[in-house]
Amino acid sequence: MDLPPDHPAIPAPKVGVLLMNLGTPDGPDAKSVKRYLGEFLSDRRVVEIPPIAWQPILRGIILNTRPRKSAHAYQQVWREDGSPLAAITRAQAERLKTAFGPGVRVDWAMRYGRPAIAERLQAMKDAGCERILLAPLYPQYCAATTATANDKAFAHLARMRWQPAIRTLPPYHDDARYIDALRASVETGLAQLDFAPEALIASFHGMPKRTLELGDPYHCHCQKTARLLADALAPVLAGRPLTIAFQSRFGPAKWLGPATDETLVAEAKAGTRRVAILAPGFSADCLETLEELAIRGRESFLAAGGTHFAYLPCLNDEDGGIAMLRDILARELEGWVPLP
Ligand SMILES: C=CC1=C(C)c2cc3[nH]c(cc4nc(cc5[nH]c(cc1n2)c(C)c5CCC(=O)O)C(CCC(=O)O)=C4C)c(C)c3C=C
Ligand SMILES: [Fe+2]
Ligand SMILES: [Fe+2]
Repeated sequence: MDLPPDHPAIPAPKVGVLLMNLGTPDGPDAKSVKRYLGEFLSDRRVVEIPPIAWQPILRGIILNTRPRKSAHAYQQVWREDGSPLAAITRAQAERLKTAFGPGVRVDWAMRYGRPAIAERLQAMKDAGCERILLAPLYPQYCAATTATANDKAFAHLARMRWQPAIRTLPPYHDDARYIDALRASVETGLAQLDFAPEALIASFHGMPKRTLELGDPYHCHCQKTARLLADALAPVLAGRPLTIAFQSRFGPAKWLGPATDETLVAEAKAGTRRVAILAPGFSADCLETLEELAIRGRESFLAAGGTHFAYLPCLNDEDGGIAMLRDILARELEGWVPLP
């Protein structure tokens, strides 16, 4: 039966995959960083202090001091195509565009800043996606990352009369494909070094310790990733440990430990001269890896007596990382798209 002439056009039904990452400022300048930090640090999933106590500290102190310092850090890692986190996430979406067949649209969005989750989700719906897989690109579940990205998507869905069907990508911290992609990437990275590290450190983003006590599985997921990766790397480690550490401490509360910066200094002081460090929890290199680890981590280690330091990059948009993402996303799309 033909549609009446005044009926809106009906696009062919499609499936969408929305890659979501944390977000980043629009530029490496204090004004852009201030806008970004204002949104990020006002998220109650990130800072769980009641707003009546937190907002005056944030607006009165932090947003008047930190943006200039952070902008300086961003300037050291900014690329011609923008923020590393945004450029790499964009490249991941680009490389996955044709991975699931012609009926599947792949896009990317950021929890804070641009492109916004609401905007890209709406674009998917407008393009005819009736089923959407939300994919927060955090291997280890954390309420401050995974849950808030999904919350943001659901907040937009709450405004839709005709919602698409939704799935969310579960954490993949112990998925054999993720562990194997990390193993291969570490082996390649180590083979390219002109020195043999005596110690290998896996640095994860930190969280307030209280979140572990309140039941967030993040710490456990990090520990499991590190244990599985150490097992997979056993022939390379040859008896040396894979040391776990937590970086990027923020504020005066107690955070998960040991702290990465303190671990690097302690290693050097204990006589370790050659170290390699990786950041398995980040799906894309960003300020926290390129500036905090590869620049400041190196400085701390060498200043404390180390002689050789290597930062091993994230999986990013390299072949191994993309193949892993394609496989774990394809599994979540089962029943929605024909099997490859
Ligand atoms: C209370 C503060 C913070 C919590 C909790 C937190 C958790 C958390 N963050 C990531 C991943 C990233 N964080 C990044 C930057 C960043 N993180 C915080 C603070 C908290 N993070 C700040 C203030 C900043 C901004 C930069 C700075 O001023 O230091 C980034 C990089 C963004 C970029 O533009 O490159 C990522 C990625 C995880 C995974 C996590 C909890 C598990
Ligand atoms: Fe962070
Ligand atoms: Fe940091």
